[in-house]
This record gives sequence, structure tokens and C-alpha cells, in this order.
Amino acid sequence: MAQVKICGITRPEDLSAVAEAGARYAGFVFFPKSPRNLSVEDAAALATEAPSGVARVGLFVNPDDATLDAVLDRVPLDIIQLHGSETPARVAEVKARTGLPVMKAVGISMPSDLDALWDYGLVADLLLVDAKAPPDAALPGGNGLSFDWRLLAGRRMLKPWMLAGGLTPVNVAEAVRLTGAPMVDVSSGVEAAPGQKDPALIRGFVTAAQG
Ligand SMILES: O=C(O)c1ccccc1N[C@@H]1O[C@H](COP(=O)(O)O)[C@@H](O)[C@H]1O
Repeated sequence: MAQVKICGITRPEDLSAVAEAGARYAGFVFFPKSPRNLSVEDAAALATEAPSGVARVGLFVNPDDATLDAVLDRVPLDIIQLHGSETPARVAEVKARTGLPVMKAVGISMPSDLDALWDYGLVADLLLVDAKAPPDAALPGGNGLSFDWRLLAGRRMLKPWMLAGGLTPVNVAEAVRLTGAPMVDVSSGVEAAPGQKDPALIRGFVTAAQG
């Protein structure tokens, strides 16, 4: 049974669906190129109304300090997700500056990519193991692409971790079985269209992940 994060929430009704389905984390995207991007005002309204059992995760891609400060000044967040090319040193800086737990995304497409999980595991509070985006992709994540989950079988992680990348209500149970992931994260796999969550798919995903 894996805990679930639903990423890219943009509407109050989707946040309600996340809570009612039993997901533990809701992700808010602060990356203008994403179809799930939120303004600070909209994110503040959503995060303020989030049910108490749902941890609010702010997703950033290579944010500078001013961006982090501007969001955190208005938006109550519980966890920072870094989904760009932030170095381990930058992860440590963000953690110190914000005082929040940091989850670092690591992109995987081949066995050698796994080495980074160790380096980031030394500084991050949580790891997010995602499919590596293709070089020409507009987004570094949220593309609905998966990787060979067998690469993770039996692997020891230094920190609690989530599996992400191309997960859907149909494949998530198999992904958890193959990888042993204690947590899973999904964005496009529970959408009717890019940026538009489908409450029925959210319910189906959480049910399947919790097996
Ligand atoms: O969801 C986005 O728009 C996004 C933008 C930039 C970086 C990451 C993004 N999402 C994260 O990507 C993974 C996988 O998403 P998907 O399920 O394959 O669509 C997930 O961790 C999201 O948090």
C-alpha cells in the first residue's frame, strides 16, 4: 500500500477529491511553462483551504531566492519539491532558507542515473524518482513518461521516496509491486486534458495505489 501525491492541483474541487480519495499530498506547480502553473494568489487560496490531512507540496524548477520568498510569503506550504537541475548544495540552501523539508526530483532513464539518488539522499528530506525528460521536452516533468521500473528493484534509498513518471490508475499497482515504492506521485495520469484533473481518475488512482 503506497501513499499518494496528486500533483498539479488547480481547482478547489480537485483538492477536495484528493482529500476524499485518501491521498496524503497535493502538489501546487510554480513553473510558468507548465499547464498546471498557479499564480501566487490562486495558490494561496487553494493552500489555505486545504484539508488538514493533506500535505501541501510546492513544485519549483530551479527557483531563485526571490521566487521562493514571494511564494512562501503568501502561500502556506509544508514541503518544497525541487524539479530542476538544482545541485545538492542548492538543495541544502533551499532547506536552510525556507525551513521546510525539501523533496528533490531525480530523473532516471539508464542505470548510471541512479547514482544521483545517493548524492541527493545525503541532503534532501525526500527523494522523487521520476522519468528523465527527453532533451527537447518543454517540461522537466509532468510529461506522462515512465522508465524501466525494474532498475529500482531492491535498491536501498537514504531517504523516504516517491515513484513518479507516467503512472496511471491502470499501471500504478504494478509499479509499486516491481519497485517497492512506499509513495507514488502522479500528474498527467489523472487528467482529462493537460492541467485539468479528473476526480474519478484521482479516486481510481488512489484506490489502485493503496491496493
Ligand atoms: O506537472 C508539471 O507540470 C510539472 C512541471 C515541471 C516539473 C515537474 C512537473 N510534474 C512532476 O512530474 C512528475 C511526473 O508527472 P507525470 O505523472 O508523468 O505527468 C511528477 O512528480 C510531478 O510532480
